[in-house]
Amino acid sequence: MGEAIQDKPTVGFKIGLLGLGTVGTGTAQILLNPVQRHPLVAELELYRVGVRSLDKPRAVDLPADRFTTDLESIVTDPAVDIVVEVIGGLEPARSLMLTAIAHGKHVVTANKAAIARFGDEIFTAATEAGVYVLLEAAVGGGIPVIEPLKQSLCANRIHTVMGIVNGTTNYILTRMQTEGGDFADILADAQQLGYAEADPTADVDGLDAADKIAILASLAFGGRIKLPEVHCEGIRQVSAADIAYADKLGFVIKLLAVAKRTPQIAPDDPEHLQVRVHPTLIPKIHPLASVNDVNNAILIEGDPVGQVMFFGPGAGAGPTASAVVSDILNIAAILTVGRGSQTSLEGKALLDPLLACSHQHYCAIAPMDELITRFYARFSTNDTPGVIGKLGTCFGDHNVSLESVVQTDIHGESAEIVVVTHNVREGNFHQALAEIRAMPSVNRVASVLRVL
Ligand SMILES: NC(=O)C1=CN([C@@H]2O[C@H](COP(=O)(O)OP(=O)(O)OC[C@H]3O[C@@H](n4cnc5c(N)ncnc54)[C@H](O)[C@@H]3O)[C@@H](O)[C@H]2O)C=CC1
Ligand SMILES: N[C@@H](CC=O)C(=O)O
Repeated sequence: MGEAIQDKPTVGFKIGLLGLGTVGTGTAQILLNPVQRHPLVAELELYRVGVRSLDKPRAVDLPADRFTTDLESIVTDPAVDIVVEVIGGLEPARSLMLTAIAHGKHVVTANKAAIARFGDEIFTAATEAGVYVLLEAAVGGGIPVIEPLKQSLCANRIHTVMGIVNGTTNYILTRMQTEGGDFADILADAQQLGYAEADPTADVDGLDAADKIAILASLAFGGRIKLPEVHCEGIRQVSAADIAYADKLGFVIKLLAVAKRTPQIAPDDPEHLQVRVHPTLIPKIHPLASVNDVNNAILIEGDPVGQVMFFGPGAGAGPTASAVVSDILNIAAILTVGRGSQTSLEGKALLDPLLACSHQHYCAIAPMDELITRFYARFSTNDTPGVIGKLGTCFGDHNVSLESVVQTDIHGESAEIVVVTHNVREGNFHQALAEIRAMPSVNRVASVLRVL
């Protein structure tokens, strides 16, 4: 039996919040209204708030002297315990986080772009300084997935992390599927709802999802990921016609992010990962197919746990702030019980190894040509006898076997042919496609998408 716990004096943690946009405002609203939340929320003081303009009307009620446009003064303020970075972008976010760390402050961030690019530098600095950098909000908005990967699932050998990790594109694709609306109008709605990045090309072109899957892969597979090695395609090329064909064939189209160990043929084969983002035809019966609107879902497969899926709102002020504040509370909890002040024999602050990140090596990423996957392709061809046969022969010559071939939409002399392949080697499929493009009877390869 341990000693009886005495009445605990109020601890109180001072929060320096950088940015009061969508996520910053959601975070402030939780911190300023602790009723019926965990009692530790009441011990968090929103001490300083860094903003661009002092004149802008704000949705949070705080004394004017809490605001400053000098963000450097927050990250160097000796009174601040935890810096929350929600300004987004690469700079000055990176420098502000590094300065906060150098001044012994713990950092909570939602900034996947900065972490995916500068995680190495930021986590090395944090380990050296003995502080935590937590990022639950960076992936999946309100869905707890970072902490489960670090903690609850850490006994597993993870094989696959796969999911829908961008709320904006899922919102766009869902509305294109259900109401056939215009891409630009739907994107404007996603921006209005606070889902999209400051520059929404990061969402639409898959870059935001690539940042997120790189972060998830590094946690799942225990090594850093070089972002330029993540294969990334966005949703611009997904047309209403593809959505309609996919529907007829029993699929929905989603922007899928995948990180997977490639099978080792021999036990001493070097281990490679596939890390990729692309629009994908998902069978309607697959659990990810019914993840709609701004929701995200991440399916993790590990040994021995099997499959677990995390589902919930992937963007927006409230859900993202929920994740931000959970990180703040994790740090506050550690500091409350004094675990933040324990040191090693060399005098270095000891960090909880299940919460801190300390990967040293980079994972090897397999080339896309070696991927084994199914494909969907749509061809615009002349409606002449033998076209389907020529396509079939060309695919066969390259070891690409076809699961289905459908000829539809015959307009005068032209027709559309849609094929779905069996599992094939991606390199073989592209070789066949190059030959098909050169065929006189083929006007255009209208689209090529992978199939789960
Ligand atoms: N909006 C969402 O649903 C989610 C956003 N995130 C991430 O959270 C971060 C913040 O995103 P949002 O709140 O949506 O962006 P936002 O654009 O709504 O807010 C950012 C705020 O920071 C301010 N800011 C930017 N640079 C500044 C500077 N140098 N000095 C003072 N203020 C500055 C801007 O004026 C703005 O008010 C980003 O890293 C984003 O990727 C993560 C998950 C979900
Ligand atoms: N823009 C992002 C916001 C959350 O990370 C998204 O749409 O998912």
